[in-house]
Amino acid sequence: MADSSFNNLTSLARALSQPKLDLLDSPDVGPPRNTALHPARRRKLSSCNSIETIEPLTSPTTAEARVLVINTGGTIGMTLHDNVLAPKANAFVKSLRKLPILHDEMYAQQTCMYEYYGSENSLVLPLSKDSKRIIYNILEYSPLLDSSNMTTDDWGRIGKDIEKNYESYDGFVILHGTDTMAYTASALSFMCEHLGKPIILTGSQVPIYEMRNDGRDNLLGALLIAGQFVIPEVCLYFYNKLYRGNRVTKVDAGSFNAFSSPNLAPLATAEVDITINWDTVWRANTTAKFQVSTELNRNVGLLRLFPGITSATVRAFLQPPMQGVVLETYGSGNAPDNRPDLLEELKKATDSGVIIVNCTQCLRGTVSASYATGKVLMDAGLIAGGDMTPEAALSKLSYLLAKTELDLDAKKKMMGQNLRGEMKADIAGAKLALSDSRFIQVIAKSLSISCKEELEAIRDALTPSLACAAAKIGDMEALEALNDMGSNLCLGDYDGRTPLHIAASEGHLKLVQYLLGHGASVYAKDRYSDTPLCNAVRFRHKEVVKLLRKTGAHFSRDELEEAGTELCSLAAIGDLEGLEIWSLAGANLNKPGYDGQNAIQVARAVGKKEVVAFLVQLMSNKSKGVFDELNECDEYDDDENSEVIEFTASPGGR
Ligand SMILES: NC(=O)C[C@H](N)C(=O)O
Repeated sequence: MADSSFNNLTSLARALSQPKLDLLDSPDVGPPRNTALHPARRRKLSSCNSIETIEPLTSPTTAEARVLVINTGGTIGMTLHDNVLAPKANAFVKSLRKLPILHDEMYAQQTCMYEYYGSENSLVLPLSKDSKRIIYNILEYSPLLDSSNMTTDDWGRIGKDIEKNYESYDGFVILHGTDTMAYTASALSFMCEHLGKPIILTGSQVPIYEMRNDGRDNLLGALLIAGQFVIPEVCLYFYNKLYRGNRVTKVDAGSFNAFSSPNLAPLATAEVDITINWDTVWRANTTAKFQVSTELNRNVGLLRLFPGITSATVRAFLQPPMQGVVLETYGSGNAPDNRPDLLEELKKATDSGVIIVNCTQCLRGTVSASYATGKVLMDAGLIAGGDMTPEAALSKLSYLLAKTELDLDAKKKMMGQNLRGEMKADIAGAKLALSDSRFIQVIAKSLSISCKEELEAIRDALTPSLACAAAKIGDMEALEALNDMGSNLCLGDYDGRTPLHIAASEGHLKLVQYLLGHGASVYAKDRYSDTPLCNAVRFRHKEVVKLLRKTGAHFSRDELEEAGTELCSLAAIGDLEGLEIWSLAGANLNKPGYDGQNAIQVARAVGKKEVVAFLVQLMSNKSKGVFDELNECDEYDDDENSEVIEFTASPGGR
C-alpha cells in the first residue's frame, strides 16, 4: 500500500524545489484590492447624498457575499391565532430589520445597499469574524406553509427558484418547518444535480418573534455558513450543527436539538469558531453544470413492518399505481422468514416491476444480509438500502422513478448506489488510510507524532501548499499522490487560493480537469474575491475558460457590470484575443463602459474596423448558439483521466 501512497517523492521534490515557490512570484498575486465595494457600487455610492459626511464602515479587506433566503414557512415565522400557531405573512423581513444581530441598517444606508440590491427584502449581517459582509435577500412564499402541508410540488418550486437565482448568489438558505424538513432536504439533495454551492435548510422550534427562541441563532448560523464556505451540498443547520440534508431525521418535537444524523457526523459545528469537517463534505466531482430535476414520481410509499402484519395489508399497499416502496424492516434489515404469505406478496410486486427498498426501522446502523430473516428479502427481489434514512430512500425513489431516460434495471441499480452521500460508499472503493501514506509517516516520525488528530493536522497544514505547488508546475503525479493520501484538493493556501485557481492561472487544462473531477469548486474565491474563471480570463487560457464555463463557472454580478469598461479598453487597443476570451467567459458584448459607450462604438470611434467586424461576428455566433462549443466535450471525455460523472460523487473530493 505504501508504494502507491506519496512515496513518489521525486514529484514532491520537483514541486518543492522550484527555484521560486509558486505563489510568491506568481503573476496573479497583486496588491490587495478593495473588495469591500465593487466599483459599480462605489459609483452609485458617490451619488448618495450622505456619503461625504459619514465614516467608512468597510476596511480594504472586507468582502461581500450574497445569500438568497427562501422563506417557505414553518414555526420560525409563526404567530399565535386563536391559541394555535400559524404562519404570518409579510412580517418576517420587518422583524429582522429591527434585530441588530441579523441586520446592520447603518451599513446598508452608508453603502447604498438598497439602491443596488433593492430595498424591500435586502438585509445585511454585521461584519463577520472573517471580515465578511453577508448580504441576504428574502424571497417569501405565498402562502407560507406549516411544513405538514408541503408536497412534492413545493419541493419543485424551491428547486426552480434556486436554479433561477443560482448565478446571482453564493449560497442559499431555505426557511422551512421542522416537521418535514428532513424529507425536503433529502429530496432537494437528489433534485439538485452537480451542485456547487451551499443550500442550507433551517427553521426553529419557537417563533423568531418570541423572546426566547432558537430561530435567530439558526438563521444566523445558516447565513454565516452559506455566505462564507463553499460546501456544495444540500445541508440542514440546527442547534449549532450543520448536517448533510439526506442523513437527518427529526427526533425531538420539544427540544431545540430537534434533529439527528445517526449515521454521519455533522459537516460542521458552530461553537466558538465554525469548524468545517472538510473530509466529510461531499463533492460533485464533475465537469457538468448545475441543474435541477423537478420531475418527481408520487407513486411511492413507506411501509413499516410490525409483528402480525397481514398479507392483505401488504397486498393492498403494493397495488398499482404504486411503483416504489421503502419497507422499514427490523434490525439489520430483517423480516419474518416463517411467513411465506408475506414474502410471496413482496415477490409478486418486485416481479411486476415495483422497486422495494429495504431500510431499517432502527435509528442507527445499516441493513446487511447477516441473518436468514434478512436474506429472504433479498430473495424476494428487495434492494438493500444500506444505512439510508427512510426519508432519503423515499425521495431517492421518487427522483429515480421519474427519470424517463433510465430503464427499470438502471433505476434499481442506482437505488443501491451512493448518489449524494446518502449512504455509505462501497468499502472496495475506499482510499488509503492516512497513516498508510509514507510521506505522512516520515513527517510523523521525525516530529514524534502518533495520534490520528495530529497526523490530520499536519496533512491539512501541508497539503494545500503542496497541491498549489504541484498545480503551478503542472505535476499531475504529485496531485494524484496527494489525493491518494486523503488530502482535500479544494483547500486554499494562505491567500485562499486553491489548486484550481493556480492551475487555471497557469493554463494547465489537464490539471484543471483532474481537479474538477476530484472535488475542486469553480466557485472558490481567494482573498481578493477572484475565482478560477477570473484567473483563466486574466491569463488568457481559452480552453480552461471553456471547461470552467461548462462546469457552471460564471462571473459575479459586479464583474459583469465591470465587463463593459474592460471590453471597451480591449476594443480601443484592438485586442481581439482579449475580447474573445471575455466573451467566452460570459461577458455581454453590448455592455456599455463607464461612459455609456459599448465596445463596438468605441472601436468605431477609434477607426478599428477589424474590431467592429470581429465583435459583430462574435455576437452573431453567440446569438446562433454556436459560439463557444461549450457543449462539445469530446475533447475532455476521451481522456482517460476524465471523470464526467453524472450522478455519483464522493466525500472530500476523493
Ligand atoms: N417547528 C416547526 O417548524 C413545526 C411546524 N409544524 C412545521 O413543520 O411547520
